[in-house]
Amino acid sequence: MERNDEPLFSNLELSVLPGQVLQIEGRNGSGKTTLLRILCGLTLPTSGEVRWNKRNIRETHADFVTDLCYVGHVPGVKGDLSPLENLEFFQAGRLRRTGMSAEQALERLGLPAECEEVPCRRLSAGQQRRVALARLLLTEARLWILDEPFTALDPQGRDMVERLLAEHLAADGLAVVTTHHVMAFERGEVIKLDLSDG
Ligand SMILES: Nc1ncnc2c1ncn2[C@@H]1O[C@H](COP(=O)(O)OP(=O)(O)OP(=O)(O)O)[C@@H](O)[C@H]1O
Repeated sequence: MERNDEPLFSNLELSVLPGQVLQIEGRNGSGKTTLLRILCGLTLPTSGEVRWNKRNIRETHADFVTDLCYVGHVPGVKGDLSPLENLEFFQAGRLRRTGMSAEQALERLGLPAECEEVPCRRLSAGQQRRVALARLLLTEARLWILDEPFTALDPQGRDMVERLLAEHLAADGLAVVTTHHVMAFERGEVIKLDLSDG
């Protein structure tokens, strides 16, 4: 992959299986976010392809999108909408919904109830991250792609994200996560990729 005519990374070939999390590490600017965006189909690689269930995601886009939940580095919550409205907006998109309500998801993510109806721009960075991550509980998506999900969270928040990941992997979900946080799961395997060396 190239950015601004400079090579970022090359010769990457890897697979992620149910119950596995691919942990991507690397120095700032090494291409972690770029790789996640390629895996989501948001950025085109200079060469190569991404396959989901053995098929190029460009050919199976509609199916792939319902199997994917991406939470980016910038949490992507709409500042003028409340946490509940943000999640309702998300639920209106293309997804297979779980039985969980937006209120239940926010409660599980530890967002104080009094924050549920205020515009997100008035929430702290960690609270906004919790709103963004609450989406994971509203979709049956098997593939979670998470860019720095532990950023801005306090220790309890980080433990909670680890528990969510543990449950997802134990249920045969897959995840790709950029983080330098140490992750270990009883019923899930962590595969590491370091982009620092190109
Ligand atoms: N939209 C873009 N257009 C052109 N170049 C970009 C774009 N996005 C990122 N880059 C460049 O690609 C390189 C990799 O950026 P990327 O955000 O993927 O790195 P990263 O490993 O996620 O960094 P960080 O750890 O700082 O978040 C950087 O040099 C960056 O300037």
